[in-house]
Amino acid sequence: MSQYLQGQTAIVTGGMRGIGLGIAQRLHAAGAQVVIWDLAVDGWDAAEQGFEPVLRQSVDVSSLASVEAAFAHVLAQVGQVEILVNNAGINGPVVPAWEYPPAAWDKVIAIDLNGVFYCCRTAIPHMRERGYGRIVNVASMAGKDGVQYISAYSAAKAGVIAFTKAAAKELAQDGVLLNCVAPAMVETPLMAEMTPEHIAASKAKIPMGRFLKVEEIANMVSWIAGPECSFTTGFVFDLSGGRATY
Ligand SMILES: NC(=O)c1ccc[n+]([C@@H]2O[C@H](COP(=O)([O-])OP(=O)(O)OC[C@H]3O[C@@H](n4cnc5c(N)ncnc54)[C@H](O)[C@@H]3O)[C@@H](O)[C@H]2O)c1
Ligand SMILES: CC(C)C1=CC=C(C(=O)O)[C@@H](O)[C@H]1O
Repeated sequence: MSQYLQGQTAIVTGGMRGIGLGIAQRLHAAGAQVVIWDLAVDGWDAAEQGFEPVLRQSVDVSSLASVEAAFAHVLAQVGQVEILVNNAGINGPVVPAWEYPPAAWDKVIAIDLNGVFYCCRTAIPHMRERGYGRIVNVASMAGKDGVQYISAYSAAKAGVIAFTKAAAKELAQDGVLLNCVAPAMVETPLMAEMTPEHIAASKAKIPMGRFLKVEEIANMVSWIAGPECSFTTGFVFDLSGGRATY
């Protein structure tokens, strides 16, 4: 595989499993040294995962202090960061909006939206200083469509999309590009948190008639995170199998 990310450092949040792990593997295959941030980072099996991250750090993206401390450690150990993939996320309860428990709402927003803001807020000054950066935020088709019974998740992902567009404009002349991806459903532990009825309904909305694969997201993210993505910022790259209409 072409080593177009050789010499670059990529932080992937939520990189211990699922989509984040797939993205981390793909960025590594393209030559990047990868830093994994996740709540728990024990039990990494380099033989199984196919590579050894340059760092694995226990980070809670919903805590600004945790993110800032982890980023300072990355700079001290590795020196520079070119790529940030904000992938960590949770679903939360599957309930009607008017019954949504406020504490659960706050937690979903804290991780899925505030977490993206905290990581961007922390990494952007470093990237601006160096005149180069690629930030990829993992949103969801739920953030474009609004999906019933996951209103906090839908709202958080819509917020990620709007935040990406706003910050991208602010950074457009600084060499720091921010984009997001809006995937449809992928078979990961997160999907298993949905009800079988919702999973079936979501699949039925996809004209290609199948779920998205982790490798398909990882391939797209690795291009957006690379130098060939040079004139696109503030964009939402859909991975919807034909579902997206805007
Ligand atoms: N699976 C899907 O169908 C799907 C579709 C569209 C978008 N997404 C998005 O993709 C991303 C990854 O989803 P996934 O399906 O791989 O989920 P997953 O549950 O398999 O993995 C999520 C990872 O994020 C980590 N994480 C959770 N809270 C965290 C926190 N506070 N700080 C740091 N790490 C934290 C988890 O420990 C886990 O390793 C999420 O943002 C999700 O919303 C998923
Ligand atoms: C919660 C998560 C697995 C999820 C819910 C709904 C989706 C959809 O496309 O309707 C998915 O994209 C996914 O983010």
